[in-house]
Amino acid sequence: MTTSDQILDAASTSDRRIRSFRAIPSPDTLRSELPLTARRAVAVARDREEIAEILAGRDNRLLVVVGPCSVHDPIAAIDYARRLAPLATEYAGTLKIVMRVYFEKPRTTVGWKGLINDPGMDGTFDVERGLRTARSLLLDIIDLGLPVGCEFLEPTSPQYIADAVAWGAIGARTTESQVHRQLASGLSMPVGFKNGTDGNVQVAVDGVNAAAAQHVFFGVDDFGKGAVVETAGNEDCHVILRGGTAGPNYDAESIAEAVAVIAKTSLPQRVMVDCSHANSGKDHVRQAVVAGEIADLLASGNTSISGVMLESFLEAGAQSPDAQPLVYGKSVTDKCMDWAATTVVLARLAQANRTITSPVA
Ligand SMILES: O=C[C@H](O)[C@H](O)COP(=O)(O)O
Ligand SMILES: C=C(OP(=O)(O)O)C(=O)O
Repeated sequence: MTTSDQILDAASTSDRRIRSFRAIPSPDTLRSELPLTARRAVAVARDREEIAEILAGRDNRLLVVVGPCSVHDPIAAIDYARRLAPLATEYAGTLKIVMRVYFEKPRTTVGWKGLINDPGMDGTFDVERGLRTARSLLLDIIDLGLPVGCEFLEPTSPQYIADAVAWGAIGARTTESQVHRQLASGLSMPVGFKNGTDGNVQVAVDGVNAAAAQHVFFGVDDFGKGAVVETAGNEDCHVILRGGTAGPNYDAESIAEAVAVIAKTSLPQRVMVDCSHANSGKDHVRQAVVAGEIADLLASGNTSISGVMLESFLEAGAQSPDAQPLVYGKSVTDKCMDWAATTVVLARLAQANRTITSPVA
């Protein structure tokens, strides 16, 4: 070893802040272990197609993405899905109900990052178990007849679960990220882009347009090997209004302003409204009020609203992920409406949209 080699070795510039690498199964391994199966694939493909038709305005039903802010307990999530599935069937003529099954949480600073990242919520970060639990839960929910919607946060996690997902989201904190726009350009389902946390709608419109384009970027293949990924572009993306630091943006005027921004592009002039987050001030009681106002807009003939998002679980409100014991069916991230409030809101949205008949129902 030369002196300069010794100096380099002692002061290696590589991985100075990496504490460890842990291997996980490849996407192909997990998908083989928990196969989608042809029957479920037919359901996912049909649901994606119906959602795309709604977003484009060719199907007059309202897309409703409803479910917990985050999944932390698969048993409670299935319990919720069992209650939601009959309502999805009952309202199928006016609402296309998708269960929100979010496994990856973007944080403002730090906090629990979701079931895939830390399924035990105990800092053990058993990502392999998280991926397996997440995939298995998605398959079980599809078997109940419900389409599922997920936010995609890690650039490679979709390869483990996306074949089972009918609708995807890019969150407010990542809507401006090139990595996430590239990711969406290769996803097989319609994807909603949230407006920025500051309320900026243009960044969501830019995200939708960027995702519609073809991209070439770094990734991993289905066998976990580094790869250059080339995508075809995703033409089924749309904007989600979630409010911002300056306040909500779900009122008729804000929706019209957002549509005016979209109108400068060739995208369908429609938006999904997130009744939670900055549109409700993260107040689950207020969320039902927001949904009611959206129902009124729909009933008055507003055609700019393609969908709504609702954060709902079995119990109202939220608890700390560190709570001992945890309350069953209660959110460990943002506050959710409880099941009773959710049924009222869904009935109201269905009633508001009833005058419109669906070609697909
Ligand atoms: O939807 C969930 C939260 O709003 C989002 O993950 C940010 O949460 P935080 O501000 O508590 O980190
Ligand atoms: C994190 C979420 O929302 P936003 O990106 O709008 O904050 C969410 O929907 O879970």
